[in-house]
Amino acid sequence: MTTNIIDTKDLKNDPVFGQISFDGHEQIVFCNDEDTGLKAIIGIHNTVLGPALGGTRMWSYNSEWDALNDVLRLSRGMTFKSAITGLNLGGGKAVIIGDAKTQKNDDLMRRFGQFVDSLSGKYITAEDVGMETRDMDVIREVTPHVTGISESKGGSGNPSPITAYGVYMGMKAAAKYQFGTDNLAGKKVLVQGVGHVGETLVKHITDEGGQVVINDINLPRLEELSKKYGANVVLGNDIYGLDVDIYAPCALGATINDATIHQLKAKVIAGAANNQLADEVKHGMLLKEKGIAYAPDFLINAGGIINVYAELEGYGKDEIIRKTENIYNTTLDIFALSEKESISTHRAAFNIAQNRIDTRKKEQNK
Ligand SMILES: NC(=O)c1ccc[n+]([C@@H]2O[C@H](COP(=O)([O-])OP(=O)(O)OC[C@H]3O[C@@H](n4cnc5c(N)ncnc54)[C@H](O)[C@@H]3O)[C@@H](O)[C@H]2O)c1
Repeated sequence: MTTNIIDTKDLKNDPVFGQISFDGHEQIVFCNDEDTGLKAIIGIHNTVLGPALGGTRMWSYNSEWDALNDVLRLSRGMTFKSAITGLNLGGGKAVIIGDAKTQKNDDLMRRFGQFVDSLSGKYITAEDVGMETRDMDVIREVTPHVTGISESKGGSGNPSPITAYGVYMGMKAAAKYQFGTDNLAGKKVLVQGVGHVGETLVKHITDEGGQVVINDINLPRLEELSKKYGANVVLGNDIYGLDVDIYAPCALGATINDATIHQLKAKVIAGAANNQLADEVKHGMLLKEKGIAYAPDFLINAGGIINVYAELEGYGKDEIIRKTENIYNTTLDIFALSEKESISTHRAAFNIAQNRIDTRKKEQNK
């Protein structure tokens, strides 16, 4: 195959180390296999606290730039998620470029698993968007460095119900801070994205007597869940100005941005999506100034990583639940710190996580 000669002036400057989201990554691995068509990127952000653990996402990215940027943002997020949760794990993530519905097959998964294996445990993979427990089982055939495998094969299974439980804990803590009670009965909650995590979250809220409004691009799913949980449905993208008490982003990242932030009527934001703030510094502070209690995403969606960490540490369901329930207390601590230091809740959570990493690094360098 011949390749056109690329004029480097047509490329963005410093495409890897110069990316804003690069932010100190230790290692980035580009995986290419012509036989299976695999194109993947593994991002290892930080391994000070332990091996970099984070899921693999399979997605039809518009460009390789988008894929690179996504893996960098996600793997960095994993570093802070594990650090704030008190786990001895670093941050990593992988993306496979392609359509999970039409391009995923077992050979592709095995080849990807071989790339993971070549890192000798520095990166440990798990499930993310576009992947399923079954895919982890296939990867397990070629590498031990995978979590989230089937319960029948000794794994912890689907992490989504635990993730949803952690988000629910974070939401209750944020409600306690904002409304003076953590009881969600009578509260109006907009859940954007009712997939694996969103559905279980809807169940927790409706079981407690909350009124849920659901939004998704999957119309049959909306119809099914509105019947199942008696939830109201809102269609389309124009949802940010809805008159609700709580907004739970459970679909995509960056939904809190310049275009949406001034429309928000919700007084609490607590959801599962990663990287909800398009600009962590600017939008984190704007939410604080607007009096919106934002429960940091990387703190309250840590249930999934707590669940897969059990596979490495060998603890059971009771300990998984205990650690996940602790998200409630940590969220309250974050609100207190944000108030005391006049910083955003995102910054407060980030600072605690960074301190833990810095302290461990100092110990290692002694
Ligand atoms: N599954 C986990 O354990 C876990 C852990 C941590 C974080 N997260 C994050 O939580 C989010 C949800 O995860 P999931 O496992 O439920 O994913 P999922 O793919 O099962 O569900 C996502 C849902 O969002 C919907 N959606 C996509 N684009 C949308 C849009 N523009 N507007 C409204 N709805 C849209 C999809 O149709 C789907 O129903 C993701 O951002 C994921 O990264 C998940």
